Amino acid sequence: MNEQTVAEAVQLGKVYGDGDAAVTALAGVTAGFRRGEFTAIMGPSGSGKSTFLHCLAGLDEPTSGTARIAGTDLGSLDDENLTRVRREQIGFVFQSFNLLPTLTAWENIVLPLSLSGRTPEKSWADQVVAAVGLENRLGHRPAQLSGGQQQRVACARALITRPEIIAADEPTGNLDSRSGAQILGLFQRCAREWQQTVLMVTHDPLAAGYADRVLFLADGVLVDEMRQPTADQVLARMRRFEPQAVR
Ligand SMILES: Nc1ncnc2c1ncn2[C@@H]1O[C@H](COP(=O)(O)OP(=O)(O)OP(=O)(O)O)[C@@H](O)[C@H]1O
Repeated sequence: MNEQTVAEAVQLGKVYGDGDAAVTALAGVTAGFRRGEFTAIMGPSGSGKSTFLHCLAGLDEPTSGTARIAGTDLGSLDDENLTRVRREQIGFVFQSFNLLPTLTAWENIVLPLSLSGRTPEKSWADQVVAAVGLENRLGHRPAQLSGGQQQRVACARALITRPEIIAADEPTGNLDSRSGAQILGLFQRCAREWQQTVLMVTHDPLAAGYADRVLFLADGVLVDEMRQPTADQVLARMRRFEPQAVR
């Protein structure tokens, strides 16, 4: 692993279930992710994208191979240390926002810190809130916010601990294109300005066009990679996988 590699998968494999019911979701994926790099993970439905992200980021346990975060083999950690790596080194963003409905936007944002008894560092918290454009919404509860605003709260919550890695699973899947573009622009800023490593699962070639690099999975294996992608190039590549599904 070179010193710029922040996350690394080596022959990462995952089989769900056993016997006749066994499903091979990942069949040995090897890939490294550098500091400050924004990578989109694409592929047809069921190709293993979410499984890959979840195994690499310690949300799911691989059945073979190795996931390393900042040089640490996640398989060598007990539950407590794995939780610490997830909480301190990775910021998660999901398609469904996952905000706590009884807390205000601000309380949701600082929750990862409150859970470990810490208080936000003011200058960083101010930067994060400004970056997501929520200065005037901090006292609102999720039900009082639009979907795009809720996802920006979720992004701020992911950023508040200043993690080295942002792991996002279909972050724009429930958003209109304008709200989606705000999230994708924020991820570019995370990578370029704050040197975070952004890993994003997406179905959307337009979203992948914001990334520095795209990995293509099919049937649980890495089948292609593209650097400095454009949405059109990604779309053309996806059409080769699923000509009917991508228009
Ligand atoms: N908990 C589970 N139990 C059994 N099989 C699972 C489980 N999670 C995923 N799978 C299977 O593993 C394969 C890969 O799933 P995964 O969700 O990683 O794919 P994906 O590329 O993210 O799909 P999508 O784009 O539809 O979200 C699929 O065949 C899926 O049905």
